[in-house]
Amino acid sequence: MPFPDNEVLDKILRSMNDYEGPVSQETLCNHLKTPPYHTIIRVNTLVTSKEILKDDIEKALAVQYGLKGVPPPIVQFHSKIDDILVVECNQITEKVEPVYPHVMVGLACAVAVLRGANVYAPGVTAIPSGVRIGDRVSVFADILGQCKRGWNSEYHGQKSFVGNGLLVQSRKDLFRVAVPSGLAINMIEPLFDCPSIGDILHEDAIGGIQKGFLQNLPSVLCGHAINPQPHHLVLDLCAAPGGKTTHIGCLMQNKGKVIALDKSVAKIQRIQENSTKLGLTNITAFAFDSIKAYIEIPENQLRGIDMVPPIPESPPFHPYTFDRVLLDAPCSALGQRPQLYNPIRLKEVQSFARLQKKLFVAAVQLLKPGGRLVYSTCTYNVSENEEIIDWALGKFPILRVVSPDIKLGNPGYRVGRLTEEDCIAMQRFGCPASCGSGNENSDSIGFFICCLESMVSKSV
Ligand SMILES: C[S@@+](CC[C@H](N)C(=O)[O-])C[C@H]1O[C@@H](n2cnc3c(N)ncnc32)[C@H](O)[C@@H]1O
Repeated sequence: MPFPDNEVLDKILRSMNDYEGPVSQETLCNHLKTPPYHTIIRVNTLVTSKEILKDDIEKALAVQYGLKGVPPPIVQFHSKIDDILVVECNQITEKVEPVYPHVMVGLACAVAVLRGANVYAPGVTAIPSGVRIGDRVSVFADILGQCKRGWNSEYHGQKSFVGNGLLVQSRKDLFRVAVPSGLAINMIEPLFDCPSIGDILHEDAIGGIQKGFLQNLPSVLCGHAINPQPHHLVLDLCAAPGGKTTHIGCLMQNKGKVIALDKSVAKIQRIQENSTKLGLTNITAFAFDSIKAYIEIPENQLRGIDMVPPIPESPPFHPYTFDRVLLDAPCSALGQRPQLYNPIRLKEVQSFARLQKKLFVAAVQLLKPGGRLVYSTCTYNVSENEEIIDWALGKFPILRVVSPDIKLGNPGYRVGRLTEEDCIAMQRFGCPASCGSGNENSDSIGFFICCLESMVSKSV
């Protein structure tokens, strides 16, 4: 069960059952424990075309699967999104069993393995002594993170099997240094046979610049919903690790300016790394609390201020500065897939709305009149999704919900003052009742997107 707190599960199920159709606890848990059936690759349109990348990926998959003696997964274009490739996840036909010595890996590493990655050295926690390079091992997620690093016999704590692999680094090499690096286990029999695209993109890079980027489908839609233009000034309020920021930078053809903020100093480096990996130079990232990202100006003075604010150097910014604002809010992340264990409690789930509202205020203050704001989360929780939009429409009469050009999700839930039209313009993803396995548009992570515009007027 991914959520040990039953109240969290009940909360998700209650709203799904009310708005999207019957979903049992078992269906939801199984859905969350499995990766989406399709892997999505966003094309780095700055350096390549979808045709060239498709060709590169197909050739590399032919080699990858040729070694396994099975046909490679199919790579396709998407019928509505022009800058992605869709790769099918080959379903496992034979049951993979944990019949080899048990190697423990961290939870994040295990989730990456379920989505097609190999195991890299920093993710390994324990290997029984006596296991040598070239031996087959069964890989387990350390569910509670309680296994001691370097543990040398079988671990008997809570664990979950993710597949079998070949050990390519010795126990000694992995645990003798504080920060080990490189490939540790080649996953030859993963539980779900998702293709190992991350490695292909890395090896296919030219001069260190990758031709593609792995991203969930709804996240790609956020970039398109923002609809940034090359001359725009765009603000991404919660940007790390920069998946959506780099997409925006790319859609702007590496022109204009994207300002990326994130509260976490450690994570800012990830935005910079991802920008460099894609050859983007129009992104500037700052470690900053976005709640304080705007200069507070009293209401009476706000009406008289210059409507063409100076080009910003660094936060905090002048009100009405940005053509586009993305608020990909910190949230309870209940929609993440695959999810093996999430210890979140109901109280914590309920705490996010307060933070989201404070960030929303900053987003509206900083948006130019006539500008566009996209609000998104990766949770099913209605209090962090439609209820936030309902609150925002009440607090800022200048805002209205608008329909994005590409709409693939289900409508939002009808709460508070939201009209049917508002709900149709919103997008919800990942409800198991409407997932239809095999459909790349619906079998995704749980996600919510709402696109808003501020009407042209001086007061916010
Ligand atoms: C959902 S993640 C963003 C993912 C990112 N947009 C992407 O696509 O790669 C939310 C981020 O909000 C950041 N965050 C949380 N509180 C914040 C605050 N007050 N100001 C700025 N960032 C914040 C977190 O550090 C986290 O990186």
